[in-house]
Amino acid sequence: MERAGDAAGTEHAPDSAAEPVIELEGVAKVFDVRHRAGRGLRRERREVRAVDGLTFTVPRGEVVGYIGPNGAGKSTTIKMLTGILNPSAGRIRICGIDPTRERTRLARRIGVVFGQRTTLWWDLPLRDSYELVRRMYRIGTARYEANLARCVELLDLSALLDVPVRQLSLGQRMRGDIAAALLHDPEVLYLDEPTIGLDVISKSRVRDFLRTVNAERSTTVLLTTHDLTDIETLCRRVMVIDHGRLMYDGGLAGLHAVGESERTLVADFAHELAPVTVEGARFVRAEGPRQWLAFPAAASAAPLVAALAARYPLVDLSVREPAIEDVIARMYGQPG
Ligand SMILES: Nc1ncnc2c1ncn2[C@@H]1O[C@H](COP(=O)(O)OP(=O)(O)OP(=O)(O)O)[C@@H](O)[C@H]1O
Repeated sequence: MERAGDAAGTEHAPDSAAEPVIELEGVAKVFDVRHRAGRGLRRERREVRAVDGLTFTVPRGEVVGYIGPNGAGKSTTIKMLTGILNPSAGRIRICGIDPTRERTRLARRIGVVFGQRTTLWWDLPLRDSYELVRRMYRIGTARYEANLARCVELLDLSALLDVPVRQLSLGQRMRGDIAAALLHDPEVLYLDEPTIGLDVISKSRVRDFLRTVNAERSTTVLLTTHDLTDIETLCRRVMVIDHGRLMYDGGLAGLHAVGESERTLVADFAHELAPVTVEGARFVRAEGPRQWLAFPAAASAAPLVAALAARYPLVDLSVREPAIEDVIARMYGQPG
């Protein structure tokens, strides 16, 4: 396995004493795809190696970002970790359980949220969907009520419980889905793009909730996302996968360092100014009183902000994260 992280020195030090909850050894998934060859009726077989020899472990309580370009093999990995797909080769254990052989037993220990699809019943109010989840998992009444109350409180669901799922906005539905995945107290949570398409407020509510759940219950989380802020706010460790292989396993700062990626400071001044100069950042462009400055993503924005505020009539500012695609492209030495 190539470990781009080794080049920069990974900042993530796996806690070898912690019990591994997710274990993969040499896992591969090959799809047999048939497609029409030429103009005739002849069909050719082609192999797609969606996952190609993955080996890693995740200890209990860790929140790991699992990122990569489109078609990298992220969803295929998650499907194998839930037992929906069987690996073509290798060994998987989740909480010591083989997902292929004991999918039903595993279902009690894991929760899954696919951002693009809902697991809720479209025509039923949220409350009734949760009741069905309770029966499916045979959750005891006291535990169910306590978990539901906690989710309702933290995800602000009380006004939504009697609304049919099809009438919920995307952000409301996502909060509803996340609660449904947690009612049975899973030890492991797989989240596939949980913030996709959500507005800023819904995203931050989902992130706060996941942080709280992880802190309170030591839930192990594997998070697939295209939003770097999800990783930044939730994950100490990030794995990059491409063409089904693990390309990086380490901290986000290490990933930024490998790719020399940059964040952008967007500064609004009281009036139009000549390009400002501040140590540690480079001027990118200006538009009226607004200027864009780039600085290394692994560096802190605080000293730059302090220097700008001391020297210029600063009115407002925000920091923009690089796109995950850009960070990964730079990691491979391509321009972002
Ligand atoms: N059922 C299938 N049959 C054939 N090929 C498949 C199947 N599922 C996935 N693939 C292929 O496997 C590769 C990995 O797909 P996968 O959906 O795991 O990627 P991903 O990293 O989740 O991408 P995205 O970010 O776009 O969701 C792709 O080339 C995809 O076309």
